[in-house]
Amino acid sequence: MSPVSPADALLAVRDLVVRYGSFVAVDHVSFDIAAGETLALVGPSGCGKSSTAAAVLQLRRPDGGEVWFDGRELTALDERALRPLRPAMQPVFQDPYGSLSPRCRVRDAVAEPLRVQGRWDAERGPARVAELLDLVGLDPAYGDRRPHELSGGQCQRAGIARALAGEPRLLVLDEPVSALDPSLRAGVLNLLADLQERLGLGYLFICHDMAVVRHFSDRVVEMRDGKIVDER
Ligand SMILES: Nc1ncnc2c1ncn2[C@@H]1O[C@H](COP(=O)(O)OP(=O)(O)OP(=O)(O)O)[C@@H](O)[C@H]1O
Repeated sequence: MSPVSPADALLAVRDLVVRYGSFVAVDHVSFDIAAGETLALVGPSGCGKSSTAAAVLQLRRPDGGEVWFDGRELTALDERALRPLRPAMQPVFQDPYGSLSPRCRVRDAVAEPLRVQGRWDAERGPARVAELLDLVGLDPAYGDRRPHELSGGQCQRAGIARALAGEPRLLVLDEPVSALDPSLRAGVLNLLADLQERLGLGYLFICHDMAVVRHFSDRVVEMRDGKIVDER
């Protein structure tokens, strides 16, 4: 059910527009996500799902519409005002190896958001990193490894630990298991479901596998040619 006001939702997207030159990739898209809820965004390749995700995260500033997150309208904020809000809305991308620097050990990759946010505590930081790795089902000993020394599933778990470091309230999951071996997908999806329950996270879940979508989502929004064509 839609909240009365966009300011009451965890995320409320209103009339979102993304253009590349004269091409309209996202055409007046609106939806809400509550805390603890998963909204799946589905549709054929090129229909505007990733552009919507990037505009929600303000990684690409939208060309129109509003993005309300936790009571704030993000498109009205400049980069400086957005910075402290960014840790609360985090992406998890398809390519598990792409979201971690290849030269960086896992523990440094997970610690980095804390350092960038000025929240790194030399005494308690290492224990916090170990706690985050444990939370995603990785033995903290994996902190010593580099991405190429992990399986795809382990690497995706490390990416999720990194996303959790800033204590987010919303994760934007852009095909988070599509690049994984089918045998590893259920483990990562179960982890995401468990984290949602424990932490009350909202998920914007982009996925083309309808069996996964049905199993994993509370609501589904279907896009075509930049527009929402169905909601269920
Ligand atoms: N940087 C860009 N410049 C120009 N056109 C772009 C750019 N990024 C995306 N597009 C176009 O915008 C449309 C929407 O792309 P988008 O990646 O958002 O779709 P998608 O639904 O996520 O597709 P996929 O499932 O293949 O990832 C496509 O036609 C794409 O070619």
